[in-house]
Amino acid sequence: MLSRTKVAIIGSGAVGSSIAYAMILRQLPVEILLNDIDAKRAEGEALDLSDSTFVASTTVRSVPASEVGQSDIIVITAGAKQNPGESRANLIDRNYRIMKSVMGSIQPINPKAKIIIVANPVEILCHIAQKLSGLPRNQVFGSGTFLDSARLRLRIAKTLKIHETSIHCYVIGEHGDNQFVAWSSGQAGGASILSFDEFQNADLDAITHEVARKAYEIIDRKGATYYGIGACVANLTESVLYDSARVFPVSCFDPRAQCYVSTPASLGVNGVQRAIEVPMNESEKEAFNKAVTSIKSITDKYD
Ligand SMILES: NC(=O)C1=CN([C@@H]2O[C@H](COP(=O)(O)OP(=O)(O)OC[C@H]3O[C@@H](n4cnc5c(N)ncnc54)[C@H](O)[C@@H]3O)[C@@H](O)[C@H]2O)C=CC1
Ligand SMILES: CC(=O)C(=O)O
Repeated sequence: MLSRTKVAIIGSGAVGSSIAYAMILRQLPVEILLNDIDAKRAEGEALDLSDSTFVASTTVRSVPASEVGQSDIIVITAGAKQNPGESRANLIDRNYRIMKSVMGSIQPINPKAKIIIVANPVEILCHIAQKLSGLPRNQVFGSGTFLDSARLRLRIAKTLKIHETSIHCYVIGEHGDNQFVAWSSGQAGGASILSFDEFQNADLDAITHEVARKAYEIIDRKGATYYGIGACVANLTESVLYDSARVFPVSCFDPRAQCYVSTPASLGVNGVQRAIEVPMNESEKEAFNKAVTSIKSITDKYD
């Protein structure tokens, strides 16, 4: 049998199992290894997911933590989720403890592994995971503002009646309350988004707020979000798997800011290949600096 790329998912709750399902439906030719501190949960999800693998050449099974470390790609979703109205930043104490325990339980880690952080708060947990894993910074990155940017592109797509894939506009900074939209560089079909009639009198702050609030709205109604992030992480994994160099807004280390921050970057077989400096106007630069200050004020406590 062919040896497949091994993709371990630590945390087989709503987000972990949705990521696995999205990978199967996207027909990624990988072996998914599901892990959870609740081994029975991981076993149940693996059995359930295996009933869908006939659509693909993906395989799935549950594994103990000791089998995770030698995987090619390790996705970490293990962590507490927000209660209604709670911020992502508020999860840090609980999720720091979980991240420390996860990193301890998967040693030794394959020196070529790529670690994708999904648990919140993403930028801070990237910093912690990179330190604890000892892997180079390009090999540890987070799903960042990919989901927020997908929400933004959907909002713009509906307004302009142009498909989301033709819209290039990013939510940047933090996958959290300090996120902002780089409106000044946003384009649809090569034209500035701000040049379209529909955006002449648009309240950009209100749209930015609406996008940032979407997670809260979903959590208020059903307690968690998972389908969107499932699709996002399947895409990130695919770009690493096929060395595609596709650009996604992910949490990656910014040498100028000296911290993990969400910005568009190309992803390939070595993880983050090239981070892109998005042109920003003065107020966007101010918002970026505010996000960096907020991220650093928390990461400093975990050094
Ligand atoms: N980055 C993003 O865009 C998104 C991030 N999230 C985050 O993903 C995380 C997970 O959310 P859900 O799956 O909805 O929660 P969940 O409660 O359904 O699943 C979390 C799972 O982690 C497991 N777990 C806890 N400690 C563990 C450990 N030490 N080792 C292995 N497994 C462990 C739990 O047993 C549970 O099954 C949360 O932090 C949430 O905020 C959720 C949606 C989007
Ligand atoms: C929960 C979360 O981080 C999101 O849906 O954006």
